[in-house]
Amino acid sequence: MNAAVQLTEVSKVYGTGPGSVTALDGVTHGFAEGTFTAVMGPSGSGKSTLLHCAAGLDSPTSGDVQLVGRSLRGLNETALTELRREHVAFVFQSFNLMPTLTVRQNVVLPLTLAGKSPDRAWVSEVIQRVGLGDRVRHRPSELSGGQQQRVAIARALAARTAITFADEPTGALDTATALEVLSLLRDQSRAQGQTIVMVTHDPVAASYADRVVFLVDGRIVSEAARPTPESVAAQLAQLSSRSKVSP
Ligand SMILES: Nc1ncnc2c1ncn2[C@@H]1O[C@H](COP(=O)(O)OP(=O)(O)OP(=O)(O)O)[C@@H](O)[C@H]1O
Repeated sequence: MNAAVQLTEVSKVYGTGPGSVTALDGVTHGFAEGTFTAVMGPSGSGKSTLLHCAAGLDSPTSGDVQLVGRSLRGLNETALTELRREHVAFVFQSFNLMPTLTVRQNVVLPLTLAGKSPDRAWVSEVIQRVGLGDRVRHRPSELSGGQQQRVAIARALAARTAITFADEPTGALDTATALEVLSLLRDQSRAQGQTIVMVTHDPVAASYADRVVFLVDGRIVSEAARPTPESVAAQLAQLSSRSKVSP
């Protein structure tokens, strides 16, 4: 199976000299096309840094990242933006919604920016499925944090890009909505062949993924296929005791 996202010997060091922090330490990993992977690990283990480097939002100090077979090394900001617009969707903790646009306008914005015409029926369906069918004309300031997160998720699903990167996508949601959103992400990968890379602290969220990769101190230390909440929680407890960062 081809990798939709391939990291090769990726390191990221913040700062220089004695106070520098090695957030990623020689990570080599391929996220295969059509798979849903959860990235887990203790606080400070490098999960968000991995996601940002994998998505081309941050550049590694060394090593290479390939998205849909294209190396990001040497791409200028314009080329990177175009590559991301075409192939990548994001669901991040800070929802990055446009405050002046309605729910529906926010959901279709990436498509419009990429010069594509939205599939209206599909857009309506994803807005319904995230539970915002009665909020389409609202603006982000008129929504709760959880509802704003659902707009961000609908936006990622509507775009039907090859890859979605999600950082704690269910962190702000109540349990029922979180499970609905996780099911949507899983369906998206199974039915649409989308590659999903999701950072989460939650073993239940991770159990919706096909695989879990565990980071400790900037390195991938283990992987698990067909995770269950119990197996993930047990593995995390074991890893936390190995981390330099976590108490
Ligand atoms: N911009 C930055 N400048 C300096 N150090 C940073 C920066 N961003 C992250 N770090 C450091 O890099 C390491 C990894 O951070 P990262 O945010 O990737 O961890 P994480 O696993 O996502 O943590 P959490 O679970 O707490 O969100 C941490 O030690 C963090 O303090």
